[in-house]
Amino acid sequence: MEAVITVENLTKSFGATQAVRGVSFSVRKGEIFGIIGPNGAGKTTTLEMIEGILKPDDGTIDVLGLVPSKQLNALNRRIGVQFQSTSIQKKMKVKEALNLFSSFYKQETQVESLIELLGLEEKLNVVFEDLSGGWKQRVTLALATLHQPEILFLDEPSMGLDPHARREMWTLIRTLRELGSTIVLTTHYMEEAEKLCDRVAMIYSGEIRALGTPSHLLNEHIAHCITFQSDHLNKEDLLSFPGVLKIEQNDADFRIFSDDQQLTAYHVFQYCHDKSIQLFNFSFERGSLDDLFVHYLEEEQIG
Ligand SMILES: Nc1ncnc2c1ncn2[C@@H]1O[C@H](COP(=O)(O)OP(=O)(O)OP(=O)(O)O)[C@@H](O)[C@H]1O
Repeated sequence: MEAVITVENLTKSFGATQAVRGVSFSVRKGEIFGIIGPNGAGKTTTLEMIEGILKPDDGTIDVLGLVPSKQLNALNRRIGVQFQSTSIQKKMKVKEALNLFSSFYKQETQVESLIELLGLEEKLNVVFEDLSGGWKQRVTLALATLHQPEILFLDEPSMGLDPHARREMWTLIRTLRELGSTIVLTTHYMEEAEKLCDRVAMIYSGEIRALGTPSHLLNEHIAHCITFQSDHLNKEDLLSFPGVLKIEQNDADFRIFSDDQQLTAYHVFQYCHDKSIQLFNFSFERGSLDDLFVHYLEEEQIG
């Protein structure tokens, strides 16, 4: 499928801090592409280089055939960037913000259809500071989308939203994709990455550690586990079993991460049978992106 963003060997330092170190990936037309990683991993810096806000130290970026740092005006006509809600004047009414941002474009904007799509009609006369977090996000989403951008960049689009508002935000993002935009977003919510994104890049310390569809990441990397309860087992005994990568124990509850669930389970059963140890609630579980996220973080901390 056609790539709308291609980033190769992107590098950026701030003084002694190497924020982004040799990042390469591409984003395909029409996909929802997520960039995830812990605080300070380099997500925003990567996004800002692609948006043309920051200039890379090294590497190349192609966005819709343009070089962001050199063709910013042309780029801004074709991409949309969601601002943080703090960048909107507090006392400005929603309709005033929509009108102001619409006036930045020479062509007619899709303001009316966005008001309908995002349900903003009832909030048009409300000043920005009186909106809840969910409504603020809707307004900033509308402001970024007025000119029907081909690519929409969202930095933490559901940050601070309650689970219901977050799901509504996902629905809106999916709708914007259906209407023709490619979406690139950063998120701290692994559930968001798993449920919303077609593909995900996991960034740690400025480097991509994993890239693919959420299910690919879960199948290819660790993250499958067996779980059970037992009062007579301890973590140390189990760590040496074949396939075991990591064990989480909380009193009698065990989660054993394994790169071969069947083999590890076989050894757990054999061991418990030999020692007459009872197991309860045994199950095979599919790991989550949360588990993978923590796994990389721990790997990094171990060094
Ligand atoms: N303008 C700047 N000046 C100095 N250091 C910076 C600047 N911007 C980012 N950094 C540093 O670069 C690293 C990457 O920061 P970045 O904001 O890209 O991470 P992030 O993954 O977006 O983090 P978060 O999830 O916390 O927003 C961090 O160590 C950060 O402190």
